[in-house]
Amino acid sequence: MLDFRFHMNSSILQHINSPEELRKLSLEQLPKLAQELREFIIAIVATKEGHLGASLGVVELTIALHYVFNTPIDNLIWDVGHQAYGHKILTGRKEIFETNRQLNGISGFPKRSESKYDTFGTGHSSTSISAILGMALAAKLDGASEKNHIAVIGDASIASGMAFEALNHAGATDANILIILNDNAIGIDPSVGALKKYLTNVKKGTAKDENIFECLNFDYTGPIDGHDIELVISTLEKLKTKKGPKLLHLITTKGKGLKQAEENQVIYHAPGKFNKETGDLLPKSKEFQPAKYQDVFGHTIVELARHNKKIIGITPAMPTGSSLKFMMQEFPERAFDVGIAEQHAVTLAAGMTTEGYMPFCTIYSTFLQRAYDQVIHDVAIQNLPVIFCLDRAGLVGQDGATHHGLYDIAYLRCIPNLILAVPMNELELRNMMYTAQLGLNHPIVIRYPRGRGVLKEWKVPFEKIEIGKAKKLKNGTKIVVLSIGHIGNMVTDVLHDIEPNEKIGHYNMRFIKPLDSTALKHIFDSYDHIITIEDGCKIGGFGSAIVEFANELSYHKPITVLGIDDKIIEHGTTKELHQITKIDALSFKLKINTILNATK
Ligand SMILES: Cc1ncc(C[n+]2csc(CCOP(=O)(O)OP(=O)(O)O)c2C)c(N)n1
Ligand SMILES: CC(=O)[C@@H](O)[C@H](O)COP(=O)(O)O
Ligand SMILES: [Mg+2]
Repeated sequence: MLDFRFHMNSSILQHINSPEELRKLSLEQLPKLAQELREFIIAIVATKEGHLGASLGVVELTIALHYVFNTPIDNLIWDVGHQAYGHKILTGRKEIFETNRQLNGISGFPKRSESKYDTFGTGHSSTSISAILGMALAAKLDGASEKNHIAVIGDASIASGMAFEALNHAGATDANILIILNDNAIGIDPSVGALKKYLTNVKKGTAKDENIFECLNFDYTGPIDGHDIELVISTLEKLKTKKGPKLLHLITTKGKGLKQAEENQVIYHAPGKFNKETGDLLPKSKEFQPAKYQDVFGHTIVELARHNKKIIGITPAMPTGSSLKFMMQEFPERAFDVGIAEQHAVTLAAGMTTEGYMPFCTIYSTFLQRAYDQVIHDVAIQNLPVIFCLDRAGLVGQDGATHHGLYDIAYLRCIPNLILAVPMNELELRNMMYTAQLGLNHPIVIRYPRGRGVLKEWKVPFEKIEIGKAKKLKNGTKIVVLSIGHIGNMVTDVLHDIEPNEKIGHYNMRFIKPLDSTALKHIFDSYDHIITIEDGCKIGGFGSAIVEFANELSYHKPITVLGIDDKIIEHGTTKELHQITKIDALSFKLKINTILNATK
């Protein structure tokens, strides 16, 4: 257990505001600096939340990299970037680190606009080798052969297709790059797959054949203990003098230095608030809270799978986050964590449908972006009935710009054959899942947000939902609100409170594709002003679909489209971000009142 007291009198960290200052320290001072850096990260993440285990695991590596290399002249990229807290603290952001992931504060991931030391923005995994190779090849073209180029990538992230594409390219070049494989044998959940087995064998010295990285033409060093700071430094010094593609295999412990984080690496990946003295998680509120959509998904798929033997669950590396873990526990042979491999997950599901299975492929909205071609080429063109459960749709909060699920409606709506369903609450999610596994002739995407629903009871008997059928929630005379998904609950609450509200109708549209054209014709015939609201980008989104519908049928009524404007939305709580993007209750109420006054 760490001694959590800050050693203010003799603190080394308090004097380090840049790598130049770090490089003036003696080797002997570095272990103490490592301990202080850990304590600093723990103290802030305990109250401000964020990713913990990954940064604790690379404290020695972070110090060593900035000690040995001439950052930021030498380029350093952190894959995913969730492990870069130590890097941020040592590169001039110590004083503002408490703003990490907060509105208007620093980002939880490396960000080019934030610091010259953040040479490449990350958030999605497995991009670092391509990016560093790009930089190295560019430097070569510029004749800057003295520059070093380093990418740090985890054992789960290096197994992804994109990382392998880059290794394949890099190995055929003489680019001066150093890939540091930070092997802690876990992703968010335990790492999976044959490569994990291979890396385990390398560590035990029982790998059968040649070294895979050497076969790819990398100069391989390792495995070495990534917490032995002197060893890491001396190894980096040696590698610095070598040219061409190199790979250093480091063995580290995720959560290093905090007992609970080492012992419970999945929870302490991003533990929420905890006691910085003891490391214990803060007790959960005992007040009733609605279920998370993820848990509704996770428990419902198990319930359905008990009766329908054809149901399969697939997740690319997010069994805990998506709650597919429940199915993995009950039906391990029918639930697959395929690792960080979104493209593969989609096409794997497509393959299963050809043999009569019903794969539920659960993917975060932001990560499905990586498998766009597979959705079109392997699923939609062949009209294969994959059931996509699209998690974390909408604004996700503090992970920020790289993780918001804002584009899926726009990028999916244009694909033929695809049904696009958006439940307003837990019950609708459950019933959409039930309906999908009854057998559809098309692929379907069921889109839901990060976080909790609204209901007390949702484990009630299943009911089939008619595909493409909207639901009228409230009659009106002049203005109608067409909502899609969870945001419809906010609309219901606001309309309930507005006085007088007889003029305002409300429909929960439920399907973006196919649209309920019967309901829409009635709506356009009956109301003077149509308002659409969604938690996605306005361009190409649900509102656009309604505008297109009106245009095609030559309805000339005012349509107000509410959603996310054409700009990047950064990090903050989802509440704050809804306010900023004006899809929160107050902004919506103001909008309604303005339109009401104008239509008197
Ligand atoms: C394309 C993509 N898919 C999924 C994720 C979610 N994710 C973030 S970190 C992580 C695990 C990374 O594991 P590893 O590379 O071993 O790094 P570690 O956390 O162990 O340091 C995953 C799956 C992501 N960021 N990007
Ligand atoms: C770094 C990363 O991509 C994940 O750890 C992500 O932050 C998980 O998000 P959720 O907390 O929504 O599962
Ligand atoms: Mg790992």
